[in-house]
Amino acid sequence: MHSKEQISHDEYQKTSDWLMSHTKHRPIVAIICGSGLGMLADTLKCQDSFDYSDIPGFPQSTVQGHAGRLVFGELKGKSCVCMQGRFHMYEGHSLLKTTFPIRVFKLMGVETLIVTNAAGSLADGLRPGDIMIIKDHINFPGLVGLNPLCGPNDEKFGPRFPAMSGCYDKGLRSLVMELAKQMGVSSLVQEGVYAMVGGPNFETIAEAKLLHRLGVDAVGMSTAPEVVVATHCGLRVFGLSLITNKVRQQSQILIVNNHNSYFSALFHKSVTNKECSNLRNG
Ligand SMILES: O=P(O)(O)O[C@@H]1C[C@H](O)[C@@H](CO)O1
Ligand code: HPA
Repeated sequence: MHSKEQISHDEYQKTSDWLMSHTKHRPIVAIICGSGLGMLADTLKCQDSFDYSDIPGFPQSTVQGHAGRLVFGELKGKSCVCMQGRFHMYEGHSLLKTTFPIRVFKLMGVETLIVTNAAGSLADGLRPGDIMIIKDHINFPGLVGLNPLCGPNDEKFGPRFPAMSGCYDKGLRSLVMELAKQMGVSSLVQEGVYAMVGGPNFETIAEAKLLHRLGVDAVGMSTAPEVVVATHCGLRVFGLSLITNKVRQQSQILIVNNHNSYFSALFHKSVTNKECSNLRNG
């Protein structure tokens, strides 16, 4: 089960050095854009962008809706780096490759990681179009030993047995909740528990019922390994799930059959428009 793959500190450092020598930006915040959310990177000012295929050591993104580009720039005056497209275990990447950018960001001087994802809801109050602030996660692959921290530990990054009990920063969670109130969108935003499953298939009815009984509010196929590696190396983490669908817990024909149009419909249009109200009701 355990891979013999190792990535040395030097390899992360080489990628970090290459990036730092190709941009003038010195980001303190890194944002991983989940499915359908890559357009956030397009809003950065004074951009420098790099295709993953041009960055030494970087894995390649294979999922529709993940552009495969690293974008540096300014967001509200803060220097940021955005991943337009992440790496998933189900694409066949090892967990070390999946989380490769996180340690590169650490070496670049990043202090805060913002993770976003698309997720299915198991909670009554979370509807498609809503936003869940991740307060905690259940890392199902991690619980059975599929963890990016398996293998020799590099103390330069962090300890052998890192705590994960406070991995989603409480201060940032409160701040975002407060901002949602100020913006008048607090009815769309709530905190919850995200569970990572391996994918790529969606859940069976029995699996959905199990997740619900375990107290999972939203389920997806990413994020947890990135957060584990980020917490291990001391990054402050904030996470958001954008709810794309209700996970069926009773037999019913599953309407999800086109990953791309599904996410585009939800994110590229306003959550209040007709198409999204159809998704909310669907
Ligand atoms: O990168 P994310 O997690 O947003 O990717 C989406 C959500 C699931 O992980 C997967 C299947 O829908 O794609
Ligand atoms: N299950 C797993 N991953 C997902 C889902 C889902 O229902 N929706 C978006 N990503």
